[in-house]
Amino acid sequence: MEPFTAGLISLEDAQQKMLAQLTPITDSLQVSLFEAAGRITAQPVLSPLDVPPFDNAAMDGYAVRLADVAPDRVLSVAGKAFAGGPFNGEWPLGTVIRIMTGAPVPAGCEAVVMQEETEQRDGGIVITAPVNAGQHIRRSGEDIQAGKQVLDAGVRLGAAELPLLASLGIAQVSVLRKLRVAIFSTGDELQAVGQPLAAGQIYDTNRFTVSLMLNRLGCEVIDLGVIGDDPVALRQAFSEADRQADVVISTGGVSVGEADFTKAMLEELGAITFWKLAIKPGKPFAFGRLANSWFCGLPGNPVSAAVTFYQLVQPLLGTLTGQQAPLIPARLRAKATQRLKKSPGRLDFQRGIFSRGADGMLEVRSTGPQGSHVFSSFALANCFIVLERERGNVEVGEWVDVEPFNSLLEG
Ligand SMILES: Nc1nc2c(c(=O)[nH]1)N[C@H]1C(S)=C(S)[C@@H](COP(=O)(O)OP(=O)(O)OC[C@H]3O[C@@H](n4cnc5c(N)ncnc54)[C@H](O)[C@@H]3O)O[C@H]1N2
Ligand code: MOO
Repeated sequence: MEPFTAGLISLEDAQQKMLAQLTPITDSLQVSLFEAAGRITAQPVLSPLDVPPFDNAAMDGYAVRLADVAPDRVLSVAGKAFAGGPFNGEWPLGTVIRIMTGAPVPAGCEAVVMQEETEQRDGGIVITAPVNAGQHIRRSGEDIQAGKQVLDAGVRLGAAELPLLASLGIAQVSVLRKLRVAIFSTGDELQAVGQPLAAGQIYDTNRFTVSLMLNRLGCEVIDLGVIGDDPVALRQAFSEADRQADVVISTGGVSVGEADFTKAMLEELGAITFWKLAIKPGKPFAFGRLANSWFCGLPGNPVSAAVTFYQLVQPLLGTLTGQQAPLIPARLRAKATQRLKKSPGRLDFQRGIFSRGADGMLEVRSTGPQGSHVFSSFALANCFIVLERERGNVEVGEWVDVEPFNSLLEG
């Protein structure tokens, strides 16, 4: 008999096959900077200004002409320049201008001398340190020149990007429309949170996980609720979802049981690209195309649904919105401080806790039981421990790959 992992496709092949089919959306709209957090730029953003817009002082001190600088020479102070209050008067030779950080340097100024390198003497000041041409002057356009591209298209706007646009006086930005993602959970056993459980029922965790992650990724979520294990109801849900969304995500019913209809629905109403990956958890993940939308069938086990969303749906949504940031999470090496159980055959995403050890190197330990129904493992973890497909058990002190959680799984 063939091992039950034969014929499973690797995660890398699945990601490649999936991403190669996608074309990013292009519909865009203008939004104010105050509504732009989490949105994705539709076009490159160019600077309308030089930054800084004028030569200005980097220190509190004195604006000087180099010819006036000499040891022990007393220079009188001919005026003051403040940020927002430039010095526009006459600047006689042999004098200095008192200047504050951010103030425009007066015409003719060749250097700014910081206050700490001067002494007050005989009603004027004496410079006590050597002065270099241009010191402590921030030049106009030194950071950004007018017309320069400051952001690419496909950039998610957050706390690193929006203040930059604010500093350039950009009040409106062109962003992509939100992706519309329809979601439903499948299973006769599922009950909505807030309702009492009848015998044999469990709470629907996956719709909560998926909608939370979609919200974090800036998608518009169309929540179609829980659909029972009934082909008629499922066919209707698939069609309704496909009519409304760019991407349809279901959870459950994607394996081989007698109430697992997801794959058959995808084949009936669209076309399947792949099904069954060599990953643990998440093996029965299915991907394909419906009439108008892309379809992802996530496995029902809650850990499997979260892992496949993270590893496959996240890069899919990134590609559909033309994002440039790395879509496949980066990995680091860490030393296992515990034995980790692993059977060869599937790439394993165990949940772990990594930290810096006494020797300064990264180390990692397990969160405990790793079943695909043990969702509490996520709450304890800060990373995936990624164990290669053909690897067996990991012994204490062996090196392993870890993937620190990104903002999808952080609090
Ligand atoms: N004979 C085989 N059986 C199974 C295989 C296999 O290869 N051969 N694969 C196993 C693996 S691996 C997984 S993962 C599961 C996935 O199965 P399904 O996608 O069909 O999911 P269900 O059977 O509907 O449910 C599995 C499990 O998860 C619970 N569940 C489902 N939806 C939710 C939800 N929204 N919230 C919380 N929990 C949910 C469900 O009650 C089941 O306990 O199949 C294995 N079987
Ligand atoms: O792949 Mo399943 O997700 O191992 O439990």
